[in-house]
Amino acid sequence: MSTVCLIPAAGAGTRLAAGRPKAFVDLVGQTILERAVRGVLDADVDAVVVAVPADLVSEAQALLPDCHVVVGGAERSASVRACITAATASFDVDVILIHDAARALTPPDLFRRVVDAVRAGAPAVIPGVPVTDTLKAVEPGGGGERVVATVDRSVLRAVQTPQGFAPDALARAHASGGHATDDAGLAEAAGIPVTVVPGDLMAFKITTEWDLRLARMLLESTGVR
Ligand SMILES: Nc1ccn([C@@H]2O[C@H](COP(=O)(O)OP(=O)(O)OP(=O)(O)O)[C@@H](O)[C@H]2O)c(=O)n1
Ligand SMILES: C[C@](O)(CO)[C@H](O)COP(=O)(O)O
Repeated sequence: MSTVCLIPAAGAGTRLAAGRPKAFVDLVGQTILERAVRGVLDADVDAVVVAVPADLVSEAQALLPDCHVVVGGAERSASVRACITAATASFDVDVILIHDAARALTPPDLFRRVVDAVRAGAPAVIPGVPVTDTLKAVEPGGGGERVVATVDRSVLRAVQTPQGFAPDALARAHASGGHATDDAGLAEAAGIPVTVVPGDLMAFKITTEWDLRLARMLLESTGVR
């Protein structure tokens, strides 16, 4: 039995606005996607399936000779389903990880923490970090927005990837063909219990130009090649 990691990397990167799909943007001499895959392989994952935009399949295959590359979909959940189809046809797996290419600096320990929790019996496992800002619920008003309430942040977690699943739980989660911002959202909707393990600040998602600058500075400050 083995651990397979599915990497949705078919997004446009609209909020980054870097002139090409986000996973193919340079991050200190390698693409964001190559750095993400490198992190996955450093974590002793047995196989990697990557979903990319249709016109970038050849480029991805050339960059990632050790990965299985498939065409992604219009939504993140559709890209994940394309990876699931390829993975279940090709590999005998007991843990499936799903990891955003955009979380390119995720440390190997976080992958191991998620895999260990799935192997210990949790059907769905996600990393989460505490929220550090004070949070307000708002509504339109006063020519802008007005505060309705201060939210109790002690019960909130900012959720990351990799998210880990027992294969049957992931199949049930995606059986609806629905869409959610993460795979745990589909699992919750299917009535599957979701366990949270401690996340890692280095697993932040490169979403905006600010995040890309931060990722570049972090890599350059550690002398990583
Ligand atoms: N149709 C899509 C949309 C997103 N993703 C992937 O899902 C991950 C998380 O998505 P996000 O960071 O929001 O990326 P984008 O959708 O590219 O960003 P944006 O919303 O700014 O366009 C990324 O690795 C992205 O490539 C994907 O595989 N297929
Ligand atoms: C999957 C995810 O990265 C977990 O934090 C996140 O939900 C992606 O959301 P986005 O709306 O595509 O940024």
